[in-house]
Amino acid sequence: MTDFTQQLSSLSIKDNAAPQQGEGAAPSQRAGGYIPPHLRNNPDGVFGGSRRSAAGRGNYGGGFGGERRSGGYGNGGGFGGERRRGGSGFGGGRGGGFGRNASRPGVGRWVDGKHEPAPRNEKMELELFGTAEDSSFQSSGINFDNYDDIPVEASGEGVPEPITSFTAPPLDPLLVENVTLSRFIKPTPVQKYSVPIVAGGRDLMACAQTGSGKTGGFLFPVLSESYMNGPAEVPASTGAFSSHKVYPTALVMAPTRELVSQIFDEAKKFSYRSWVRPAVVYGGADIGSQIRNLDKGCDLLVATPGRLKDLLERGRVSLANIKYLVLDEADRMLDMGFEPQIRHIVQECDMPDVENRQTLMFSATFPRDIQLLARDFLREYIFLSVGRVGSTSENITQKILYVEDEEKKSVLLDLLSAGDAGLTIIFTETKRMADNLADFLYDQGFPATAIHGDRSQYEREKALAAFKSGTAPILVATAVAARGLDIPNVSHVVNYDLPSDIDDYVHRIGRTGRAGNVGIATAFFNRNNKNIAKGLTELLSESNQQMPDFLTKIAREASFGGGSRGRGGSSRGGRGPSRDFRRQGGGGGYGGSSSGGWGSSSGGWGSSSGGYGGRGGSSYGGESSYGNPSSSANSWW
Ligand SMILES: Nc1ncnc2c1ncn2[C@@H]1O[C@H](COP(=O)(O)OP(=O)(O)OP(=O)(O)O)[C@@H](O)[C@H]1O
Repeated sequence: MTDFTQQLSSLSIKDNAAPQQGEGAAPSQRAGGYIPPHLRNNPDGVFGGSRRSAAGRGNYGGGFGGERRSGGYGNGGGFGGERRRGGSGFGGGRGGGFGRNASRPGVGRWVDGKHEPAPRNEKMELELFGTAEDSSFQSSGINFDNYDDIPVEASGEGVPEPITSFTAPPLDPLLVENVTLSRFIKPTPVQKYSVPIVAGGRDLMACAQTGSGKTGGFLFPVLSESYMNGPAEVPASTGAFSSHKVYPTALVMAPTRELVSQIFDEAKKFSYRSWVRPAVVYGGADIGSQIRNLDKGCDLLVATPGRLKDLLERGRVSLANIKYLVLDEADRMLDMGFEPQIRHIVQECDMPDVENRQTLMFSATFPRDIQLLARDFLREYIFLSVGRVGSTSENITQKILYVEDEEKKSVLLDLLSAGDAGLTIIFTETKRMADNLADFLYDQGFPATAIHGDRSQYEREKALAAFKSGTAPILVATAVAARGLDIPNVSHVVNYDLPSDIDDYVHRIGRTGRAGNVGIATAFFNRNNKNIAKGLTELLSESNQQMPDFLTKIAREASFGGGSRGRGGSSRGGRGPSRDFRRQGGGGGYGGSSSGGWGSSSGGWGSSSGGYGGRGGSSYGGESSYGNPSSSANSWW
């Protein structure tokens, strides 16, 4: 990694002088005179083997052919296999449903008000938890202990003391066993706080750096509490006739199918041997097989909003029993594209109201306007920020290079040639560019594949599988891969095109440097990106990164009216000293002290959607094929 950083700094890229308006890059890079190092001794000018058509890209090297075509990642209802219909009831209401699982490996029961975990199963444990030597399972890195030094701020009334270790009590013993099987030694900061907050019946808005264990932050307390308290009874009016309807206790919503699949996989680990059966639904996949899997049992449902809405309309899912509602990537979930769908699911279906459920929101970024909107879904919540809101981990070394658009390909080849053995994700702004660049890299002999919203589910699965396995160690992606994806061994993220929103940048680079591992993030910056310059300078300085002179200069120009800041700077209140907006005097006159009561957040805000012109009243449209909102705002995914 150090070598690579050194090689990067020796590249002849103009990263320390501020080019003037209209000035190009260094002379050596102009007018096609530039020859990337990996081609310099290559008389053919082509690196690697023969050129192949773009069609070959999707199946590079043949190494990842033959994937199962159906079911999605880890889809298939996990290991819950029993039908749960016909007079089922738990704890007296549905007890039969769980009793039937006695013989299923890894599936426990809730009987007569008691949890009966299933016996251990060696084969399943190997499948779910792998071995310490298996690099396809993320292991914590050398800087994991540094998480303890990150300042944590918890605001709201009656914040409980954090836990310091994974012990039972306060956690359920089965959850602790599963955490131990995952080789987690101690909780990350967000986990330390979320466990007692959820156990105390409180709502939570949690903001913690990418890769710092937010998934466990909601799964651990929700599962642990569920193991101790069991499921709720099915409402009497529907119980007897609901043979094809599932009544999950917990609902987790996330914006993309890759992310819900990943959360589902994690849920399978931590619910191993318990009565809780996780299930996953997302758009773009056969709804029939998802319904059949739901019929096998669903106590914790992980879903993209569009597909969930569809299933609610078909009467296949009832939210009447929801005790826990989790919005992962909550700022994205309440952002322009998703908010109408979320509002419909949470407020207009049969989910218990905010007083009668617990709502948990997690993200690495929480713009102020989204915090305001989120109040409609939360009750006297605790706001938790691990580090500064929207900050990046110091485990990620950020490098900003000044690169004109026409030089980007050459510089990228240099970077890739100098790279280490890890996996690289390259972000582009458009789907077309993602395809174009993957083709280009492939032709240059770099095994690349692409993922974006126009690729079919099958293609996306294969691309991701090829990337994870290292068959295609370069993934060219749009923002669809920016959030939440947890892929071990990603050592380099390249922002070939910078996003216009600094929060998107934070999520993108967060695909590396996870769980205390280190990583590198390189961004190609030029004057077209000046709207993000100020946000970038703030971010670099607060995470102790090198600050290129050109960036400071362009940020200063942009601040003095040089260009639109759009969502890139701190104009939307997402950055700057933003923490819990309630502590900044924001919202309804209870600013100042964190202990000031703010009463119920519901009501009082009127139509919070009013500020987002165009969203209110928009039709929900059909199911988006990609688990994305149907809003055209995100069609570039
Ligand atoms: N207590 C722990 N000990 C060791 N590793 C952990 C612990 N908690 C989580 N991890 C691992 O850290 C990695 C990152 O966790 P996770 O995906 O939950 O991060 P995140 O905060 O949700 O990131 P993002 O903001 O990108 O969604 C995962 O591989 C997870 O298995």
